[in-house]
Amino acid sequence: MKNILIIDDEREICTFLSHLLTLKTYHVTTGLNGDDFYKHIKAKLFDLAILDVRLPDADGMTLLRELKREQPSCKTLIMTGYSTVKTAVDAIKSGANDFIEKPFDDIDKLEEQIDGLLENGTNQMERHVQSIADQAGFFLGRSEAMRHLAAFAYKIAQKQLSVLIEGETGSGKEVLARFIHMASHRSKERFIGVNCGALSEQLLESELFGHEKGAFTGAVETRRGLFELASQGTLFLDEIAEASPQTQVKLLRVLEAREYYPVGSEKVKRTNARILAASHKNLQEAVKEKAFREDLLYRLNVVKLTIPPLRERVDDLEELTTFLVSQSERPDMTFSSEAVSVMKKYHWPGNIRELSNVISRAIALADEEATMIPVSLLPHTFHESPAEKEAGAAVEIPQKKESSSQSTAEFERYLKEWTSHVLSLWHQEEPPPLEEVLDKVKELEQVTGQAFVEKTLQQTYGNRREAARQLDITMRKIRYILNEKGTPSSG
Ligand SMILES: Nc1ncnc2c1ncn2[C@@H]1O[C@H](COP(=O)(O)OP(=O)(O)OP(=O)(O)O)[C@@H](O)[C@H]1O
Repeated sequence: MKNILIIDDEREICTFLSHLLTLKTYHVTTGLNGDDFYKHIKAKLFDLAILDVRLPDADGMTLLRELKREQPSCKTLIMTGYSTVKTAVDAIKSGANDFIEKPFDDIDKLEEQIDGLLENGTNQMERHVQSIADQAGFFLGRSEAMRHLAAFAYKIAQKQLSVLIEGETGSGKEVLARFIHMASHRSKERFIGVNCGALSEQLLESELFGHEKGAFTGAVETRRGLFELASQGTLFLDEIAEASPQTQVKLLRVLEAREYYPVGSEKVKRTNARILAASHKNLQEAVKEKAFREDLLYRLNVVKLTIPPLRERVDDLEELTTFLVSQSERPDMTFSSEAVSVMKKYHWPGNIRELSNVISRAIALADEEATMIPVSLLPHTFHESPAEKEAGAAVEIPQKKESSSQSTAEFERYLKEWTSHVLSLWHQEEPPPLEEVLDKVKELEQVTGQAFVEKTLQQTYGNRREAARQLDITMRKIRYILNEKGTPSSG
């Protein structure tokens, strides 16, 4: 018979749970405080402990640690009220198996949860995590940090909580968000991602909240927003730090009250979409810099997942490389051990996206018959001494064989054509309309801007922030130059 320990200072909860679980033939012991807890765990081995996070003489986290030490195989279910959800989430991070919110409004679910914990071994959960990760194309690796992160994300996926994902650029924030969606009860519904940094303020608001016909120039018909389209599913807000102050206010309202107004409408709408947000910026820092609302961070921060950068999990690099190669056009290729050892020493500022680019490049450069990728096919920055790197030697462009020379050739061709066109106007006997000439000059400005932005983006592995820094312009200006709307002056 399975032994269950229940610790809660509310006597009625103990009585209720004791009655419910005894009927299911479990053997139940109850206690009202920390003293009772210590007394019971010294006296008997338990299969499951159901602990309140807040007790008059002890806190749940301390009890959890003590239990893990004294009885490592005992499962733990944390009980929490609305105001202590964050503590319960922290408890899961520290190894509790699950949590349940009080008051219990779904007794069947509670029974299911308890039966599940008692029946399923940890291995079963690990297998489930792995199978969802496989479906999501999410490579977990062996590193303790990633395994722990995935197990935590899996447990949290089942709850109706918003999640904030932090991690460097290219570290897999979107892949993790998809994993959470697929591990949740919403997996059959839609997963919709939107990059808050890639759209102008007006466009982002109308994407998210929808708009009424005539709300602004170009709003020729009423349009549903993503909060409506993802209402039963998951909405992934990437680069949330880029949302304007006005959009942040609207997002806060959605998180607090699940309500919003479409642009130009006075009719409030409700959404049930689960919100997952991501940022490569540390939002705590952004709050200090007054660039992000503290109350919004507070709402998002209930569950925070931080993906470690690739350089901190080099032990996984070889296996991850094999995984990414297996998904490429040449799944039979392998990297030589010398190449792998050079890759392990590299610092991977662009993380897994950069690794994926390096792999594509090496495969494109390799001979058709070759199956082994030698170290010489790695970008030259990989072979530099630390001193050379420090001196800021040029970064190799991790693209397919011809792409950088191709774009240079295209740009040169354009400049020649442009010059010959303008010179032909110059040599005309009749002066041409000046507007025509000036339009050509504007076109030159636009094409040149795009060429420089695209070249820099290749060099930064698609990292727009870094490209903006190198070019000394704003991210918004990059979007403008790339014709992604927005105005060049607005930040
Ligand atoms: N754990 C992983 N397993 C497999 N592929 C991954 C993993 N993490 C990242 N990738 C791959 O790396 C690339 C970048 O991943 P993703 O877009 O999720 O990163 P990100 O952190 O959201 O990037 P950004 O900061 O630019 O938004 C994608 O091609 C993705 O498939």
